[in-house]
Amino acid sequence: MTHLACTPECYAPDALQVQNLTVRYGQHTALEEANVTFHLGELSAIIGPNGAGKSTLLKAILGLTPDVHGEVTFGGRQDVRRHTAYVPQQQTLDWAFPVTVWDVAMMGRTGRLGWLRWPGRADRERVKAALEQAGVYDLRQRHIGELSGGQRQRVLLARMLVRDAAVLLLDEPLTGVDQATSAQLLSLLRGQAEQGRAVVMVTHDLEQAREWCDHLTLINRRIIADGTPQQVYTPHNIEATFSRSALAYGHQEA
Ligand SMILES: Nc1ncnc2c1ncn2[C@@H]1O[C@H](COP(=O)(O)OP(=O)(O)OP(=O)(O)O)[C@@H](O)[C@H]1O
Repeated sequence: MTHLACTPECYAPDALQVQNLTVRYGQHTALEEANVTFHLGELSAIIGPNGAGKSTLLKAILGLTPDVHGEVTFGGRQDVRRHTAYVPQQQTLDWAFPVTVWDVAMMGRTGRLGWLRWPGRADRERVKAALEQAGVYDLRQRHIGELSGGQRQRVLLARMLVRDAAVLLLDEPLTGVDQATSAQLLSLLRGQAEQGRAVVMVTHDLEQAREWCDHLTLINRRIIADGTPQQVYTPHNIEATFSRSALAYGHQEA
């Protein structure tokens, strides 16, 4: 990653800040000159059509994309990953892997467990609390391959919760879940934001995002619009994001 010159004054304290981020896969530019700030205490949604670069943005924040230019900081520091828990798209994971719901949630503690240290009582209590919060404690002994889509999503959220991270990044956490579950998961995520975390989710559901989120980022290879739902949710911005021409003529508007 290229580090651009940025004075300490231009860093947003206690925020996840993306500056001039460009991501390429070979000849293809998936994301161009993206600038966006995700604040602690806010639930944010990244919205755009298929192939718009939403997952790429999350992966680039985590340093998981190979060809990246720009800068990502949390609280002015570049050790973003240390403060972040990530929930990838459900279908990118191997659900046939022979582990239980409990094991998956405990994996969220792995970073906190020292070398050759077995989970202690505090780890087990944290996992129990997270599974309860996500509504899957009763399923803790089930093999993950036996779970429904909604149950899997809850298990991934539990794994995220046990990390106690300041920044939560979720890639389409509401895909494939019914309306009631979706509302419960959104409520859980809102709670996490209200506890002071920066919660950022990729979603295709613009109406739901408008209703639940403090901050919306419309994206189509570039950031099309970024701000409060009131600022962002305009016919012009929606058209610019979801029309085909936006891919060729992305522009930025507050
Ligand atoms: N590993 C990769 N190698 C090559 N191209 C990729 C790779 N990952 C993504 N892309 C391309 O980059 C662009 C952005 O992909 P990305 O997955 O970020 O989009 P998205 O907005 O998350 O889409 P969706 O809503 O369909 O999940 C797409 O054109 C995609 O084909």
